[in-house]
Amino acid sequence: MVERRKPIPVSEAVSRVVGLAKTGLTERTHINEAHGRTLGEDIVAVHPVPPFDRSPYDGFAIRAADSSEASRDNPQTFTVIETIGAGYVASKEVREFEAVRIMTGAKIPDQCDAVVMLELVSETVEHGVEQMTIKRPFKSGDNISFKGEETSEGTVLIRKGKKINPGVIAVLATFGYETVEVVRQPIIGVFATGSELLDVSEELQPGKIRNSNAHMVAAQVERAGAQVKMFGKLTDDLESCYQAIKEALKDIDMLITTGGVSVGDFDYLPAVYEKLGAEVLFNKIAMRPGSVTTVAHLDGTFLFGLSGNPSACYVGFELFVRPVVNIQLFVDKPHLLPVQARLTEDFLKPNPFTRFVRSKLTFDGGSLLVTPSGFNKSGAVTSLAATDCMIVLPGGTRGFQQGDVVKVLLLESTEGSEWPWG
Ligand SMILES: Nc1nc2c(c(=O)[nH]1)N[C@H]1C(S)=C(S)[C@@H](COP(=O)(O)OP(=O)(O)OC[C@H]3O[C@@H](n4cnc5c(N)ncnc54)[C@H](O)[C@@H]3O)O[C@H]1N2
Ligand code: MOO
Ligand SMILES: [Mg+2]
Repeated sequence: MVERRKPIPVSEAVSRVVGLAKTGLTERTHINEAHGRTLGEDIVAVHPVPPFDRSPYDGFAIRAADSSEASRDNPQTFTVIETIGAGYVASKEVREFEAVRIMTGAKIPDQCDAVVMLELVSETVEHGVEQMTIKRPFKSGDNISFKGEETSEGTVLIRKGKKINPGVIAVLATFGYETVEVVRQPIIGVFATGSELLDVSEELQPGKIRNSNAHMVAAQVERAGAQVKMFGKLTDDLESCYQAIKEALKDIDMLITTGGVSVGDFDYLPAVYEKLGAEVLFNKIAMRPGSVTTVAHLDGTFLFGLSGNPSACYVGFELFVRPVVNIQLFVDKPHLLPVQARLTEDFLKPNPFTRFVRSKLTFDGGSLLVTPSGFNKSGAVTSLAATDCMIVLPGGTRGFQQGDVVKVLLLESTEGSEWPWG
């Protein structure tokens, strides 16, 4: 008699998993290796930005008070005493009606408090002395980028758990972080199970298919910010699956298998979990695809038993593995971000369980549109290529029509959510 499994709601399954998830350790990495990693420390401004008053223009630094009488009818002439480019500082004291020719980024001489753009002056040379003349007054502070105007010392700029993007790299460089604390990436082992599986390089043979899941999951692992350890494929044989998985658990932080979790004669993952003594958190979820997705836990290590069907495998990863990786990486919103979007076509299938429709998001002015990616069975693989989101259709609904507003979970957003399950 086949085992009868009792399906649990998606929200219950996700909460069982994230309830056991733990934050990770940190390590130092070079700034040039840090892009895409997750910050393992808060970044505090250790000095003001800019660090000194500087010129935002190529021009002349003056004492504003000296320009107070300047006008069209009463041009004011200044003696130019030196020129400084960015990276250099004035060497002379600037006295009444003197100016320093100054370039963008150079430090404002101590006695000066305004900058006149090159375009606003006329320049002359009198008896070998450089001069410049202006025809309007300048106020103290005109055209000066002030020390600390962007950020003052001590400001917490970026929090631990933030994914390091190019802008974060710029901040790190600004404050002298040649190395930075990042969260250690979990190492996720990946096995594909199935006697029908061929390597990508192999020719098709009767009854066989190429192993797409392992490569797809490896890419999902990378998209989630973790590291992959590929263990290859296993044939449907209990003893060899058990030995390989037991051995693999020594070298990894989490394990993903695909296939072999349902109730078939050659679905050996349930037996492997039993033999390992792992605690099975659930083995049936009220969702499509991926209803047989199984998650087990052994000595602090997750064993994600994703379905063999490619679309089910894909969905299982995004719902269960991704938040665990995010929690390990200190991401404060570890789940997928839900948004509302308008369906561009009918989706008439009834939904006995919560259904995740692999889909593509587009934009129409300010509104979001969503289109199912194509062939939508659990075994579908080709429609995954267009997928960047999943429509969530609640269980017990009959079908949806073009124009209906539906809930969509984003797969490629840098913003997540605290809990999208209502
Ligand atoms: N009597 C029942 N049969 C099935 C049930 C059920 O409840 N009762 N559930 C069905 C559902 S739903 C799914 S989903 C599948 C899940 O099966 P498994 O997770 O055990 O996966 P397999 O049986 O090993 O394979 C399913 C399918 O996927 C293909 N596959 C497997 N691995 C790969 C891979 N690495 N790359 C590409 N494709 C792969 C495999 O060839 C099968 O076609 O069970 C249903 N059956
Ligand atoms: O788990 Mo299956 O993918 O529900 O179709
Ligand atoms: Mg099976």
